[in-house]
Amino acid sequence: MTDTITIPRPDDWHLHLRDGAVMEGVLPYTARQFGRAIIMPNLVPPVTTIDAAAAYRDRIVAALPEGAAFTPLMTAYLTDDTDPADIRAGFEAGVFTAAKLYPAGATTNSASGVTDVANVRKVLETMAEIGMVFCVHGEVTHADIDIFDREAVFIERALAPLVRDLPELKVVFEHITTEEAADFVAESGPNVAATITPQHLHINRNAMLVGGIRPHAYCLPVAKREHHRLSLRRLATSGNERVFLGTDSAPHAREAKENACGCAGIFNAPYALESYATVFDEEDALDAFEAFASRNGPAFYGLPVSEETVTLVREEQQVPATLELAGTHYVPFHAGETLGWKLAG
Ligand SMILES: NC(=O)N[C@@H](CC(=O)O)C(=O)O
Ligand SMILES: [Zn+2]
Ligand SMILES: [Zn+2]
Repeated sequence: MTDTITIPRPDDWHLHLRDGAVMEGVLPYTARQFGRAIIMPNLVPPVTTIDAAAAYRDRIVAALPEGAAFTPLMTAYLTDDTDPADIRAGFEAGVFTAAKLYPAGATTNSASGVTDVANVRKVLETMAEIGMVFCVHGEVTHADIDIFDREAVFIERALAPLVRDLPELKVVFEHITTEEAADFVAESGPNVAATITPQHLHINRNAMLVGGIRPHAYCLPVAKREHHRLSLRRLATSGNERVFLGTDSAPHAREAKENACGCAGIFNAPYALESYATVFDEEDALDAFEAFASRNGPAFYGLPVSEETVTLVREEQQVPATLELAGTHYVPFHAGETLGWKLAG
């Protein structure tokens, strides 16, 4: 039985750090495990310009714990008015690593998002031309579409046509949650990749709704039926080089989650690597973990694999019920549970 895993320092290809005191509170959890992270731009106001992204990056670097070797990879928040020239300039200046599409109204701080993918067609053509990665929250937002169907409908109505029209565009289908998305990615060409969160590998929708309503299991896209979860686990552990680690760690204060209208998001950064290692261990696929966590993401983004390493040991640890930060409490994923893996050092 494998009791230690030593891999190149992984990266988190989908991370919400927020800003100010919350960012200072959550950043150390990520910097302890990951060398780089794609920093999502859905702040208030959203990070839509080169200057805003550069300033945000500088705030993150300034907040890093002493001696932490962590590189934030910044993204542009696309809107209906995004100018292709700005995206090109930001990418060529090395400020934007990618651009993120939030369908307007789809999730946290997405009100300024894109109302129709057609509105950013010129931006996407520019991104395809310069080789800039397009990250997408893949859900439709029409009121008549059931929330459990929004990702599958997005593939049909928006993503599949886009990939057909712009096969040279490098697309990361973020936080996939369905068998349809897993199949779409598996059947797509070399320019379509996906991130998968730890929660969507661990829970199905029962975790949110059976025996009481559990707001800390609620995120978007919402957790689906069991067969979807199993298809994600199969894809994550399959060795497919276009699937990689993206936690979608999305911190919201306990009072914002335990609420009549609770925020969407699961704060999984504190125990992310241990959470993923548990899944690969359960699937008897620890040999596939290094590619998923440390190699596939850099390869897709055209970045080097880390020269540093991290080690996980098979050792139990208790996950606390809450973590105090920014003057209040945040509930981590796996709160109150015992995990069977521990990050050494
Ligand atoms: N995933 C979530 O449920 N929420 C994310 C936004 C997102 O990734 O959709 C957040 O920023 O809170
Ligand atoms: Zn999202
Ligand atoms: Zn996200």
